Amino acid sequence: MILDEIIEKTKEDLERRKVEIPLDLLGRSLSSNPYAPRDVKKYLTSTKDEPVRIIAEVKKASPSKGIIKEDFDPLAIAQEYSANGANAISVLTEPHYFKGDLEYLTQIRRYVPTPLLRKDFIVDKYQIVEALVYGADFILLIAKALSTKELKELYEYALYVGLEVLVEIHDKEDLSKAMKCGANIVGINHRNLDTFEMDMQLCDKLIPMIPNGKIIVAESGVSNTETIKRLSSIGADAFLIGEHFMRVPSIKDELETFKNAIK
Ligand SMILES: O=C(O)c1ccccc1NCC(=O)[C@H](O)[C@H](O)COP(=O)(O)O
Repeated sequence: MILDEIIEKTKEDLERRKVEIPLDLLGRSLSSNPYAPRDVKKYLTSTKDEPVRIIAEVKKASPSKGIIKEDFDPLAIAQEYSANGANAISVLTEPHYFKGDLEYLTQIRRYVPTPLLRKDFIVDKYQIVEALVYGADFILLIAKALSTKELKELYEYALYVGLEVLVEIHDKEDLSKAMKCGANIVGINHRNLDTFEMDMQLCDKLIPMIPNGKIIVAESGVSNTETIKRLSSIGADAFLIGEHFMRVPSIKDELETFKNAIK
C-alpha cells in the first residue's frame, strides 16, 4: 500500500532529522523567525464577492504520475500563482515520491505574500515545528494516515503553535475522525491514496454529512470550470489543484478562468 510505504519512509527520514537537529534546537530558531503564520480561514472561505477560492499546488512529481514537470522552478511557479489570484499555495515538501523539499517553503515565503500550506505526510510534532520554522501558514493532516487520538493531538498542537490545519478525508470514517478533532477546514480528496482511483462524485456523498460552518476544500483531479461550478453549487469553498496547473501552457489564463467560473 503506497500510503503506508510513504509514511514508513517519512518516519525513517524523521528519525534522522531529529538526531541532526533536536527539537529544542529547531524550536530555538523560532525566536528569530520573521514569519508569523497568517489566519488562512479568511483566505479560504467562499464569499459572494469571491466565491471560488483556489489552493494552487507546486508539484514536481507524484506516486501516481511520476515526474509531472521536468523544468521545475518552485519559486517562479509560486510567484505566478500569487500574481494571478491564488488564495493559498500548497508546497509539497515530501522528497522521495513527490520530489519536494522543505527549503521550497522558505524560498517561496521570502518572496511571495500568499499563505502557504506545508503538504506532506505529517505524523509527528517535530514536522509541525519544521512547518513553522520553514514558513508555512497551515499544514495538512491526513485522517487515513492517523488514529483519531494521533489526529487530535497533532491538530491541537498545530493550533497551539499558531498553524491552521487542513484535515483531509476520503470516506465516512475519516470524516468522523475529522469531526472528533474539531477540524474547521476539511479537505475531501477525490483520490484514493492507496489505489490512486479517482471518485469525482465523492463531494456529493460527503458534503451533506459535514456540519455547517466548516470550510470545505475539494482536492485532486480538478481540471475544468464545470467541476468547479458543480462542486461550488453543493458547498465547496476552495479547490486544491496541482497537476492540472503544472501541465497547462498558461497558469495565468487557467487561474483567471477558474477564479471567474461563477459570476
Ligand atoms: O498525487 C498523487 O499521486 C498522490 C499519491 C499518494 C498520496 C498523495 C498523492 N497526492 C497528494 C494530493 O493530495 C494532491 O497532490 C493534491 O490534492 C492535488 O491533486 P492534483 O490536482 O490531482 O494534482
